[in-house]
Amino acid sequence: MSPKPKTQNLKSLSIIKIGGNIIDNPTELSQFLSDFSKIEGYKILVHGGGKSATKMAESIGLVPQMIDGRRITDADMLEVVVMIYAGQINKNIVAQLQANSANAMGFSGADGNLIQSDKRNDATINYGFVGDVKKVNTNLLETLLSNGIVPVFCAITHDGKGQLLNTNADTIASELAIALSKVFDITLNYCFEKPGVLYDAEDDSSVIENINQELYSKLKAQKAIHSGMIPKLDNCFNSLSKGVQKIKIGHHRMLQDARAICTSIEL
Ligand SMILES: Nc1ncnc2c1ncn2[C@@H]1O[C@H](COP(=O)(O)OP(=O)(O)O)[C@@H](O)[C@H]1O
Ligand SMILES: CC(=O)N[C@@H](CCC(=O)OP(=O)(O)O)C(=O)O
Repeated sequence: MSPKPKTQNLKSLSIIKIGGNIIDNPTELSQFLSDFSKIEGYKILVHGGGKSATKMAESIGLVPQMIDGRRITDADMLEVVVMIYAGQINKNIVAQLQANSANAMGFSGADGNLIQSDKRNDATINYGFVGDVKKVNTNLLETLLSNGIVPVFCAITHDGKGQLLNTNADTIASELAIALSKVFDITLNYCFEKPGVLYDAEDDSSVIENINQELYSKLKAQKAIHSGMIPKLDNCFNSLSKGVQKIKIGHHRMLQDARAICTSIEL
């Protein structure tokens, strides 16, 4: 299904997602947050932190397990990810954005009922306390944005019945983009440590400038695209099919340099 052409003049909103490798590198994170702060107009930041959660879990004797880029989250792992994502990483990022003059406010999906999800019910794999997004509170987000707030989301959602759930941060960015595309003209950027989606994950000079579903399926079957890049691209194609029109994956230098090489996603 191709996205509906936009007929109204919608306000622009940038949704930017950063992952664990940037978060774990203080110099890169600081440079990213400085670039992010300079984006004009409405903006939302979504952060992961999977790398830090894995380190913390291992340090207390848990054995992290990922399937296709998604974490199996039992009760002990849920405690770790809530502490790391909604606590340490989220508050550190909010403080640094404040220092960059962006009036950031940190949220999990439970805060203001901003993102509700359903516990994943998979017939073959028990993911544990992992949530699939069901509903985004777009009214509250519009109010926050129009009052100059920069929302900063971590990868924790809730089920509306008191249960926190772990939700892949790429999925959070994509679901926010889909929900808000009814009221904003969305640019969705996934920033990570590499310059884009690569033909060879070990060769930074092999950036794919445009990727569609056909090329994605081919490279996934060849295992040239694997691990965390799988949910990232699945989320991109899902967003495109549901009305989000501009999606890029690349290094955060693309935020301030329109000529920086990166990957554009097409249906
Ligand atoms: N073809 C590919 N091009 C680029 N990265 C790839 C590719 N295939 C797998 N990857 C891996 O995907 C990772 C990005 O996914 P992930 O770790 O989930 O990102 P994030 O840093 O946003 O959390 C990269 O660090 C890289 O190791
Ligand atoms: C269910 C699930 O997989 N949740 C992710 C959430 C964090 C995340 O997505 O972090 P990155 O963006 O740094 O990979 C996890 O716990 O790893």
